[in-house]
Amino acid sequence: MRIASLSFRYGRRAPWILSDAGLVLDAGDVVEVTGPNGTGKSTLLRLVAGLLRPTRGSVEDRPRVVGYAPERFPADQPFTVAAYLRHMAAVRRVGTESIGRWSERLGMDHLLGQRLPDLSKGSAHKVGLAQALLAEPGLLVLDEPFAGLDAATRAELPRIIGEISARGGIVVMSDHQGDLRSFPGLRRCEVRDRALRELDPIDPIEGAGEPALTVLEVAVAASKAQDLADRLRAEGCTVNITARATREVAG
Ligand SMILES: Nc1ncnc2c1ncn2[C@@H]1O[C@H](COP(=O)(O)OP(=O)(O)OP(=O)(O)O)[C@@H](O)[C@H]1O
Repeated sequence: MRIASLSFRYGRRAPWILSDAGLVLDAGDVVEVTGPNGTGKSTLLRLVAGLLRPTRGSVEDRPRVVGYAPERFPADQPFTVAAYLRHMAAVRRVGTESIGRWSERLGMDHLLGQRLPDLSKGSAHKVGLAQALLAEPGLLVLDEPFAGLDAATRAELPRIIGEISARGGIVVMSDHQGDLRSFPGLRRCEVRDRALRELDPIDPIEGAGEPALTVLEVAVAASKAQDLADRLRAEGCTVNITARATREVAG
């Protein structure tokens, strides 16, 4: 997918938000969009998702199936969560079984019977994520996906993003809190002064944000190692997995 000479403003007399932005995204890329408040991150994400039309330039070769989760899910709709997701599944032409799969992974089974306007902010946010994931997107665009999520879902989301990337999907997201900083191969771009600039990849240790580091040695059943490693990586830790033949653990 290619963002080519893209410029955007919200109206004829409105200020330019982006000017001549360019970026090439390959299959499997996971891209974090950063930048100061109000510089145009959400605008760029909506342009990438195809929800806004560029004033000039284009977004080329966008994958056919796009999932987009906004920063604030519009919950003022007169449906239950289940009815809303069934509707979205029908629009996307996917079976309703995907609703059960995603509601379980996002820890929101208990929300299915609730009305959208009655949801808490964090719960509404999960519904926004679920609808974006329903149709196995080739391009997943997430605006501050970690905001307001509980710990279990925060740990699950990098795994979901990793799976989409592993099957060749592109993920573009803003992530103010830096939850994905230790994601392997993460690309980072900054929106500032109307320009889109690619940043150097972050050092995972620097990304953890701690000047002093402590190395823990943890022994865990082999069957649980990957799951624990994923959760620790989601917390910003650097994790090395070493197999031991013996069950003896010194100390
Ligand atoms: N629908 C709109 N109509 C007119 N101007 C808008 C619209 N949406 C956003 N803007 C303006 O465009 C600029 C960029 O907004 P945008 O929400 O893309 O920034 P952002 O970097 O995502 O902000 P934040 O970090 O606060 O989430 C801001 O000046 C904003 O006021």
